[in-house]
Amino acid sequence: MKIYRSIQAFRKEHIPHPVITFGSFDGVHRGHAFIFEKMAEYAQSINGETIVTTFHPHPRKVIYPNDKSMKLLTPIDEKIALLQKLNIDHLLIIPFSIEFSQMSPKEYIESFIIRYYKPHTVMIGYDHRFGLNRSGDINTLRMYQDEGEFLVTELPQKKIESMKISSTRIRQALNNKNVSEANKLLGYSYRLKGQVIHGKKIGGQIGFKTANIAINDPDKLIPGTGIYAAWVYVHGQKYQGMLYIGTKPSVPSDGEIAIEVHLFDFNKDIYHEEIIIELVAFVRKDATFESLEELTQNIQADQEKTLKILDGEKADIQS
Ligand SMILES: Cc1cc2nc3c(=O)[nH]c(=O)nc-3n(C[C@H](O)[C@H](O)[C@H](O)COP(=O)(O)O)c2cc1C
Ligand SMILES: Nc1ncnc2c1ncn2[C@@H]1O[C@H](COP(=O)(O)OP(=O)(O)OP(=O)(O)O)[C@@H](O)[C@H]1O
Repeated sequence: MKIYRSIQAFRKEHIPHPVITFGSFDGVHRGHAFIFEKMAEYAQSINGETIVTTFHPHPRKVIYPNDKSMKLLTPIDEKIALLQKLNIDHLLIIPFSIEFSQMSPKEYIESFIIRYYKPHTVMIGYDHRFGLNRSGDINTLRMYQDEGEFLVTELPQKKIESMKISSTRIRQALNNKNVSEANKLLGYSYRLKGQVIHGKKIGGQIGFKTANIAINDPDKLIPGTGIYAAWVYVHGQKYQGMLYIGTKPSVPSDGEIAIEVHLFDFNKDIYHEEIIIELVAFVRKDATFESLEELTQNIQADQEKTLKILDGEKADIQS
């Protein structure tokens, strides 16, 4: 997959029979993967190449800069890494701006799509919208087919177990701690990447050391508070773990959301290392306990449940 970070870089390319699509593609979920698969099949049949265009920063971040509640499933680097795996020939990342967002659908089609891509075919999902106030849709594109000498193909909505797949729905599922649903719709396990930082060192006292994680991207969506079964990658090595997300109401704390993970069968110093946590399933809600003993007993119970979940996953993979 060739990556271009501006339209200028992309213009120099001569791409045969471009088959193109556009979108935010936050999460690169199974609905998105379905589109890329159909594009690749079709491009092959006409000796063409696929071009996926996405926008950075995410359009909603640019249009509503004060809305800090809008979080993303995939910051740009994660999005690129996921797209790399999906048989796409060219990825164009358009720097999104207010100016870009002001284009009417007509301008968008004429001075952007036709001018820069000269597409053979535009393939988009059933509900795609573009241009100022999202007022352009597949019918608008169809009106320009003759003028622009391109074809328009509408792709049907892909569902999983009769569930609608959308980035919005996956964000909601994660906010509601429904990791299983989110993972099903994503087609992979939702992950958090971050650096191990120093905590309050209480973990050692209660027999459960935790790696405290700082997530570098402020826009990354952190799932709802609670305890989760997780796989943890340290230096490429995979460990079983239990993840805690919460304000630690049982111990003296600053009230900030902490992200900590206890790794099973692990006793190394990993301060400042980068680790990846793959969420598997929700175990229980965050709770306030009266004593460290009670907290410890509950974490022991979490351990049992978590190991059962993760051992079950291993068995699934082997069978
Ligand atoms: C599996 C697990 C479950 C936890 N559950 C709770 C909880 O219900 N309530 C709470 O206040 N803290 C909970 N914690 C957080 C502990 O309070 C925290 O790990 C401990 O205070 C150590 O913090 P430190 O790493 O800053 O030393 C949990 C931690 C883990 C690993
Ligand atoms: N489940 C799906 N099946 C088929 N196409 C889809 C599906 N979900 C999204 N698309 C299409 O993928 C393209 C990019 O979608 P985009 O990322 O903007 O939307 P989304 O995943 O529905 O996110 P949001 O929930 O934020 O609207 C669009 O053409 C859209 O119609």
